Amino acid sequence: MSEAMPQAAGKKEAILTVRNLHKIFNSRKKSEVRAVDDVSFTIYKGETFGLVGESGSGKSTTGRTLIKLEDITDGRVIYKGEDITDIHGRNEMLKFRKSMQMIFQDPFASLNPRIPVKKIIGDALRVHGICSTDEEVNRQVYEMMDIVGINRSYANRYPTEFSGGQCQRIGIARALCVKPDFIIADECLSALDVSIQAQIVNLLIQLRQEREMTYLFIAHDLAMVKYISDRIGVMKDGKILELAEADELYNCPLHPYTISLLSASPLTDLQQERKRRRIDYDPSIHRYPKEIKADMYEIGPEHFIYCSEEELPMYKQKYAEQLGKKKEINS
Ligand SMILES: Nc1ncnc2c1ncn2[C@@H]1O[C@H](COP(=O)(O)OP(=O)(O)OP(=O)(O)O)[C@@H](O)[C@H]1O
Repeated sequence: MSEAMPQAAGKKEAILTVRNLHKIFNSRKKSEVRAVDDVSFTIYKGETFGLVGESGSGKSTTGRTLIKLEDITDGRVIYKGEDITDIHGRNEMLKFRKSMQMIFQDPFASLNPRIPVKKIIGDALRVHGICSTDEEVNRQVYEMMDIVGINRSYANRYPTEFSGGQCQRIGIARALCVKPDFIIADECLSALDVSIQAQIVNLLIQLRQEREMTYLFIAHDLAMVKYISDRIGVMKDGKILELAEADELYNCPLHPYTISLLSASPLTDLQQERKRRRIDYDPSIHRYPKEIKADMYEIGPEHFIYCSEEELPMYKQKYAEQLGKKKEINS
């Protein structure tokens, strides 16, 4: 990680700082998989940080290591000023999980089909000591069902009796009922129809505003990530290749991989942009031979790029040119 990263993090209040995170899986088929390979970033309080990238790029593993569903191979994770990398004890974990919750990709698989909705949400309230009496649990369960838009009369139904969108709402209710400060939403829209996706995104935005939460929003759908995110990190092969404010990343993508990813998204203005700039993506460009030193560098305020030392001046120049063009257009 370059020197520039911690300085940028100092401007606003950091809620989560990830430093040189590595996650290696050792599987029998392949010798080892570097699912997360030296990833560093900071998430500020109250923002939505989007993580995008193609399948297998390491987005979910990043999310799962942060919430401690996977062990970290190397690196540090600082959450609300505390180093949580090595916490394991039951009480410590409960306290942590109360503050950080996850919404999962598959709304059906993430809910136990043999437990009715009322108990799914109620159990979360009990485990985290939010309510002490059955009366209070019931009251809060119904309140949560109202918030996520599930009819109270469905409280005794089982997950199998709901649609995908409704199950995702139940998953959101389960995550939110413990009043977390931080939510990791891992591809929580991908199993849903487009119209339902929009409803769930609007619900998440509304809840973030009402409850002052912070989101790590993991997704394939670039249009949706742009809509919800303040800043976005683009992942490929376990690395974040570019990280910038959402508008800047979309209007002024600099890394060839980001450009290729954006041109594949359904955003027509980006397709036009790619055409205009006549950029052809070289898929090998983000890989460097071992002898070349590559790192995350800050090329502009809050705009980071993974590149070699040699390429850094080129990216800085490109950034300045883009910024100049933007100013010209705006003036
Ligand atoms: N438990 C595991 N054991 C071995 N390899 C794993 C495991 N979990 C993930 N991987 C591998 O780690 C890499 C990153 O996977 P990950 O699921 O984090 O990617 P992703 O970007 O979230 O993809 P998707 O969008 O398809 O979920 C992949 O090569 C994957 O096969």
